[in-house]
Amino acid sequence: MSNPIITFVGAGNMAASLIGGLRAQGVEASAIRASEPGTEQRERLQQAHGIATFGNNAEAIAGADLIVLAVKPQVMKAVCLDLAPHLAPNQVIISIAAGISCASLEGWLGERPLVRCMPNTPALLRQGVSGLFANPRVSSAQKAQAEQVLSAVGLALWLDEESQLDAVTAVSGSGPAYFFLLIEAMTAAGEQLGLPRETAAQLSIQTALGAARMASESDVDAAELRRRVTSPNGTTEAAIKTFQAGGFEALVQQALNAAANRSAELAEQLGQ
Ligand SMILES: NC(=O)C1=CN([C@@H]2O[C@H](COP(=O)(O)OP(=O)(O)OC[C@H]3O[C@@H](n4cnc5c(N)ncnc54)[C@H](OP(=O)(O)O)[C@@H]3O)[C@@H](O)[C@H]2O)C=CC1
Ligand SMILES: O=C(O)[C@@H]1CCC=N1
Repeated sequence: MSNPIITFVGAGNMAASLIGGLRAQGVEASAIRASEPGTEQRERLQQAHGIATFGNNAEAIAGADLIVLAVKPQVMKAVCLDLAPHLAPNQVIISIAAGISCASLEGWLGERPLVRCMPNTPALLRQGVSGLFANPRVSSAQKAQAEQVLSAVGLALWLDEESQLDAVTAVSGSGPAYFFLLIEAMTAAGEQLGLPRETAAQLSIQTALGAARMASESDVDAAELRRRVTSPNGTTEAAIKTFQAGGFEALVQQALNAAANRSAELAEQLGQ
């Protein structure tokens, strides 16, 4: 398959992670463009990745095979209405915005090949994971191109139902922030227990990395790996009992419900 030309419309945090991951994977700078109002951000991207950047969205998408809409949900409607007259029929739109539905995007852009995707920022290190949903206008070759881009920066999983994207957003789109929060909290707790802050941070981060790699590479599930750390009547059991007494699992469920509900709410508020 030939390498598609990809234009990012909006090149903030998430697009910069995807661009960094694609470049690290060996995608040529000439195959990537970014359109972004911020002059400083444009210069940063040019310097870091050697890609062409534009201050004008219509110019940036001319001749692109894939157009990744990476603006905030709040500006998506205005961006789409501006882009619509400049789109060629065979260009595939990939929206990474939380909440914004295919129906809304089709309302603004016209009926066309659309992929909704929920990536996450570890894409920068090619350790991302994305949920993808394609509308029926996306051909199998176009689907393969979209998958080629997202699988270059991590795991790409196709979804059967568009509605599942709210759950993907709650689990993995927002998910890196939950793990960062746990690292922050463990670092603070380690410091409270008498460790230098830097040591507490190193212990917390390396433990997260090691645990994630074990969960990913082991042939047993996370529950069994946890049991293997938890000696009867030992230190881990004391900590886990404390988490459970504080309602840890219920709190995680509530937090993910809040994220998924917010995704549905954004669709409702901004989708018209
Ligand atoms: N951050 C994350 O972890 C993830 C984010 N997403 C989704 O990605 C999208 C972007 O989020 P994120 O990267 O965090 O947000 P950012 O605000 O970091 O990036 C959005 C960028 O779009 C630019 N922009 C604003 N208006 C326009 C316009 N009219 N044309 C072109 N570019 C414009 C902004 O410039 P300026 O700042 O100058 O306004 C900004 O640089 C959102 O829809 C979000 O739901 C999805 C998965 C994970
Ligand atoms: O917080 C947000 O709304 C975006 C979507 C997923 C991660 N960041």
